[in-house]
Amino acid sequence: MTAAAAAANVAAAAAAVTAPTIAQPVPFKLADRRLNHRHGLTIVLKIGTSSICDPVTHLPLLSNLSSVAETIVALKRSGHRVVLVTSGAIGVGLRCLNISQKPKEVIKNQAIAAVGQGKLMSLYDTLFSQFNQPVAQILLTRNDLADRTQYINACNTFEQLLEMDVIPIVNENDTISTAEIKFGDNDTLSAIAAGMVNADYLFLLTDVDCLYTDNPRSNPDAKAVRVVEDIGALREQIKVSAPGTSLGTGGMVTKLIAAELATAAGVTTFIARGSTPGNVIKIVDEVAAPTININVDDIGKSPDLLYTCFLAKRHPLGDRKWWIRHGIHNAGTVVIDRGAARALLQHKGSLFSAGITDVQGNFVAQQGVRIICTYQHAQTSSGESEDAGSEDGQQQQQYVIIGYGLANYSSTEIARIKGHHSCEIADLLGYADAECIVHRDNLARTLSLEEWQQWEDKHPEVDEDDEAH
Ligand SMILES: N[C@@H](CCC(=O)OP(=O)(O)O)C(=O)O
Repeated sequence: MTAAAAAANVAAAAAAVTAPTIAQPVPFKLADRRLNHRHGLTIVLKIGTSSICDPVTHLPLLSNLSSVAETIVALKRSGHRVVLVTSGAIGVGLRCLNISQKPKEVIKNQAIAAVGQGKLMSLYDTLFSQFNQPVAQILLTRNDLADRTQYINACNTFEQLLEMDVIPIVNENDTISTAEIKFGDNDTLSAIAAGMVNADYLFLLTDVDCLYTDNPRSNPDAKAVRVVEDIGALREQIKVSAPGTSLGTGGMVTKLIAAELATAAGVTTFIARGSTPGNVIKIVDEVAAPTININVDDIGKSPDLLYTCFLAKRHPLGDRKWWIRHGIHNAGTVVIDRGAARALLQHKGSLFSAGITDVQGNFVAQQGVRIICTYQHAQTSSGESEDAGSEDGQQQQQYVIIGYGLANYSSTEIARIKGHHSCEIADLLGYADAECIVHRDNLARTLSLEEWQQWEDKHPEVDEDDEAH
């Protein structure tokens, strides 16, 4: 589904619903791997441009940045490990260069970020050095993480820095990031960083207290959402606002995506106000103390302390599958038939060439691909499709995403062997590097078998020959 169609669906759903489903009060236990570490909690804090720079003058919000530093130092003194994901390179760069508005051209923003990033780090270094707290700069692009070895190297560097009591300060490497290799926004980057450090908590600090059922600036009846268990269900029920300032790239849409990503990795995620960073300490106390087992009853106990808590998934994706699903850039799409989709989800096996009907995009072996199943879909009266996505230029052609994986063959090779049995690959290509197109160990499924069955019931197969007559 396109972003515009998604937004339209969310807005339509909001009209019919007054308040979101609040999670059932079931005591929640963090994943075991987190219980075993000998430290306190591992906490990732993401701070957006609106908490760093004045949106008009671009002057740094020094008192706020000082509070962030104080908060992080206090968390560390309580035994927690902290990673800071910060935006602000462009905002600070604009001020240094005396440019009044963020330019539209990517190349100019890359140059401005190159100026601002150094200044931003110097600012953090000055603040943290008041507490004798060493900091480290980590600049990432999606490309850096696409290679498994580099991804693991980056994870190890994070781990080593945390072991050395250093605060890693992370931003996207804007200077070399172009559209294809961008995380896009620092909300997503912070969720990926949280997955990389096996964080317990991710805090997305922003310019509102929490997630609301509607935009609180325009709708006084908007209600605070305190606990979220199912982000998909929540999306159907509330109206999510677009970016709020001229410098930020995020807004609530990207916060929900980040929360989805982080909770899938087992990270409990919070939205809280960035202008009162000290609240992070209160929230950690309210939620985590005296143990790290979250009890939903503890959330929202203090009525004055507003925040939204997204509960981590009870069965998070394993590290490798999570990396395949979220860490790597998808260079292309492999279209499979329903039989292959069913087999992938039922038997949890590998993807073979026989079930492939089409390949889209240009990729080489070992790049990431999206695996989809396409279908004909009757349009609703408004012309919107009900779910999944639609292929460009073909309004009726819809797709459902089955999973993500690393391809064993290039797009050109797959185009030649699609629909053929594995034993024919050597004849067709002159060699056979692998029996399957995506090995089961390199495949992260996005649907369960039950979800697939429900989807099939809703979308019975259309006989295209019958349709044509
Ligand atoms: N990497 C960019 C930040 C991009 C971004 O996501 O900004 P924001 O929506 O304010 O978190 C910068 O440092 O200016």
